[in-house]
Amino acid sequence: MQNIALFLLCAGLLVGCANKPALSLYQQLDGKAGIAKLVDSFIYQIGNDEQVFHYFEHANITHFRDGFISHMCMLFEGPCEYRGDSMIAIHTGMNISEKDFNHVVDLLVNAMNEQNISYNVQNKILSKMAPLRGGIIKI
Ligand code: HEM
Repeated sequence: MQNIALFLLCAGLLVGCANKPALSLYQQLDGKAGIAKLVDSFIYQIGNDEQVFHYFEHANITHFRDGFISHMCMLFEGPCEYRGDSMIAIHTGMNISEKDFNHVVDLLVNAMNEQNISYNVQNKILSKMAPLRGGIIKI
């Protein structure tokens, strides 16, 4: 009888674990606070970069920060609604080259390293952002 109870307990634990929902990328980043820290590092990287800083020279950084945080939060399945303009609308007229786009991705990687984000999570972030590339460069 005791053995059966033990078996049922173990089976229950196994099923419980198997059904545990995977953490969203938002949760793996410690939610909005973690995203805000990442975006602050990213802004610092851009602010100290000679190659791409000129794009941001006249941007309102507080507005950019808020927009980038809520966009990331939405993209990573967090409880946020991004209310800014579309990626195409924002980046049209900037004529961002492929080289500069790749450079900004490198700056984001620097920021992720600075925030000690694991390579596994970094890869997930980059794969969520990569599909947006077509609506950002050369427009
Ligand atoms: C996947 C890559 C990128 C994403 C997801 C992205 C997303 C965004 C978002 C969410 C905003 C702020 C929207 C708002 O105002 O609410 C923004 C603004 C901006 N982005 Fe990007 N961006 C990307 C790549 C780039 C690159 C490569 C550059 C330049 C080299 C760039 C230049 C800018 C600038 C200058 C602004 C500020 C515009 C302004 O307020 O005047 N972005 N971007």
